[in-house]
Amino acid sequence: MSTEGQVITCKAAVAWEPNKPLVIEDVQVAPPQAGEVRIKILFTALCHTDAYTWSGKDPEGLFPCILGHEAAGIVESVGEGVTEVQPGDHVIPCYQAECRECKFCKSGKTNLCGKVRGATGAGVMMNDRKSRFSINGKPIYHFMGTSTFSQYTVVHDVSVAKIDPQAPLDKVCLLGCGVPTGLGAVWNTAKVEPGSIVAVFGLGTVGLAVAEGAKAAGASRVIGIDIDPKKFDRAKNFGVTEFVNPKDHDKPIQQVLVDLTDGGVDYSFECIGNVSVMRAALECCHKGWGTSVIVGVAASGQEISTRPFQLVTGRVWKGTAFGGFKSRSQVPWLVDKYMKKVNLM
Ligand SMILES: NC(=O)c1ccc[n+]([C@@H]2O[C@H](COP(=O)([O-])OP(=O)(O)OC[C@H]3O[C@@H](n4cnc5c(N)ncnc54)[C@H](O)[C@@H]3O)[C@@H](O)[C@H]2O)c1
Ligand SMILES: CCCCCCO
Ligand SMILES: [Zn+2]
Ligand SMILES: [Zn+2]
Repeated sequence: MSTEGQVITCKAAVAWEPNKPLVIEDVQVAPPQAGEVRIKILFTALCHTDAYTWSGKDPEGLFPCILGHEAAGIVESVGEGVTEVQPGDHVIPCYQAECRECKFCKSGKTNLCGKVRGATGAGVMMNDRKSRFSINGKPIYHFMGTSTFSQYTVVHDVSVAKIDPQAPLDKVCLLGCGVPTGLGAVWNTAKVEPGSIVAVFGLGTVGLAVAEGAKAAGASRVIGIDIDPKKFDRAKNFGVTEFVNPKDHDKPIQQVLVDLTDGGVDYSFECIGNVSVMRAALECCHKGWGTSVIVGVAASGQEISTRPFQLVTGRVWKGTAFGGFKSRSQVPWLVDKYMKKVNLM
């Protein structure tokens, strides 16, 4: 029986308060309004950004909310005016929208999009600035415009990537955040060339994807840095060629890396969210050309610092959101690359 136009009651993991266990609740999910899509979520993963917001350190973290932003599912129904997806389509919700009409989308210089960010940052939908989630009439905030820790969610149509229906949703759900972020940080943001020496700080999902992207880009060395030595074995499978644990050294980690690489690395990637490590990631780069990419999300209010001379002498400090990929256009491309099991470069 169709649920189109009906309120759906389903299970969701609700974050009632920061730092408190998520609670599986029966949640009401209202039908999609104009420009919105209701999705049956089949698989969702956990990214550190979910944990960051759950911790209460994220000022955009509004409670109670439904977290989750790395998922895959099937369109259940669409609101008025939605033309690019229809019920039954296999999709990946994208926290990084792509409207293709705003100043950002038209700039040709960024993958950021401004169309729905004001609403998603406030935990509501753009149409009426209200939530589609409620529990017995009490509104529950959206998160990052995705809220995938729920059996059903409602997202803006500009935040939905239609993908190959043959793609295994339990695998490609990871193309909702961490994997594209790491790959794109290497290919789009840094543009790592063959033969480069690369340092990856933090060997979680994002760092492992950076390592894989660097390997695919032909890096000669991929130095993995993590305080958890158990991370190295798995990291080798993703292209890390050597491992450094800062806890094994008395010297600052940037000095250790400069000594290991005859003056510094060509590219470094901070995949942790620690502003001290961000400084080390910059300062381990080679004078004259070394480029450091900040991927990690630091707690609100935290600031980075270094001596200006680090930049005056040629080092470049930049950052990335979703690896610079345009979501609706390029997530399907990534899924196709995965399906063809071809070299991702
Ligand atoms: N910019 C973006 O678009 C984007 C996208 C996804 C995730 N993120 C952010 O990227 C970061 C990584 O996400 P994740 O899901 O891979 O995290 P994760 O928790 O899975 O991995 C972090 C890794 O860093 C290691 N680590 C922690 N402190 C360290 C230190 N001082 N030195 C060295 N290693 C240390 C941990 O042992 C762990 O292996 C988070 O800050 C997340 O919010 C950003
Ligand atoms: C928009 C940059 C931060 C996104 C973090 C997703 O995990
Ligand atoms: Zn994420
Ligand atoms: Zn846009």
